[in-house]
Amino acid sequence: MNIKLLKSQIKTVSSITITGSKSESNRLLLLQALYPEIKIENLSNSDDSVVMSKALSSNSNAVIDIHHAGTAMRFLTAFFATQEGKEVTLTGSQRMKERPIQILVEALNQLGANISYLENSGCPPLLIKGKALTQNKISLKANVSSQYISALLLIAPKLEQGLELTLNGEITSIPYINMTLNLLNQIGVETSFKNNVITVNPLKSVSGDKTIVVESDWSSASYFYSIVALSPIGTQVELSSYKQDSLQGDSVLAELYQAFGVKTVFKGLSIVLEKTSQHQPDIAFNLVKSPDIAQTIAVTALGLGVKCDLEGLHTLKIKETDRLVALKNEIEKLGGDIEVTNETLHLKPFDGNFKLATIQTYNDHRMAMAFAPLALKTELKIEDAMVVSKSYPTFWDDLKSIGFQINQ
Ligand SMILES: O=C(O)C1=C[C@@H](OP(=O)(O)O)[C@@H](O)[C@H](O)C1
Ligand SMILES: C=C(OP(=O)(O)O)C(=O)O
Repeated sequence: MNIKLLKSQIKTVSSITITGSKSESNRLLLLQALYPEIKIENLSNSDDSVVMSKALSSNSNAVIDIHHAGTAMRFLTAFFATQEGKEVTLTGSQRMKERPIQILVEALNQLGANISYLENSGCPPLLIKGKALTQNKISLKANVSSQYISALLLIAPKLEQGLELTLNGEITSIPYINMTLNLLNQIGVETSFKNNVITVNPLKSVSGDKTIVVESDWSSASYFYSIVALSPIGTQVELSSYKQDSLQGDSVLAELYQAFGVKTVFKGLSIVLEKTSQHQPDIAFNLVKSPDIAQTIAVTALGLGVKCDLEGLHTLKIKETDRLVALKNEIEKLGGDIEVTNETLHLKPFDGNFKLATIQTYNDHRMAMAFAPLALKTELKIEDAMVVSKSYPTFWDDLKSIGFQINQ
């Protein structure tokens, strides 16, 4: 379904409630499958969490299709590797079959798992024959995807002797590893993380009432930071439910968007975003800890005509699409001047003369959502708009509720 966004202006004051963090939810769904005593509140309503939940209750010999859900693919590979006597095929979209998983498969097989590739070596689909793992020490590269590490950590407390993980090289997306460790600690698992070595102690069962409330998704909040940044001074959007001691690395938005003139006030379980000043003329960020907001930031900079240099983007090539190439293609379509490498992005100041364009979304929810705020500057069409449901099914309804004019 393609949509047209007419040039819009949002209400001066509005509020939105955003669904639970997809990252926290998919971790907690796996932990709940291992420890049924866990209760979860404010679970994400994203496609990725729906497929995760369904997959966890699959029977033996099932063919499980997790579509585009990367954390589901990685986390479930580790989960089913340890389900003794259960054999499953884990598959996904055509793009998922191009997203590398070799580092995780090799680590699990070295621990004693039985996982094989059914099509291309190094990528899904996988044949997983569940068994008791016999080893408890492993080392793996940490600069490709933190999801491989989180997958191993999530199953670790159920291993006889727990797990000792040595991380080799630079650690990428580290807040997601810390999120995993924090959630393990919340259910009673003892862990340590020192000098690139992580240890996880065994935990047979979770005692007492362990209800965990999922914080709303900060990556989804980024689009409203962009909207406020592109709106007149005095515009306010209130989002819930968020907290200052967030587990999500994308909570860095509160700091980064000050450069775009957006102030964040924490008010109870809400955050109030307000456009309080003009933006800086020149933005330079390292996003190695928060890769999912790179598209949002680049497009905000385009909309404000700001020079923008981003680094730490080496993981973007293997996500839902090659996000660096996709950003270059679509920003150039609008008239922007952008250069990208395998790990950086450089946007020149834009004069604001937008070309009329249909934004292609490459099966990537974040392409659709990152470009939508530009409707505050120019009319634009978005192709395959419902791709947003991967993480934020109500995105277009929420934009309409604050004043965007959208034609289906
Ligand atoms: O662990 C997680 O929940 C995630 C980790 C990140 O992936 P990488 O570690 O591959 O950067 C991020 O891009 C993804 O949206 C969610
Ligand atoms: C990369 C993302 O998700 P995943 O890796 O889980 O597909 C994302 O949500 O931006």
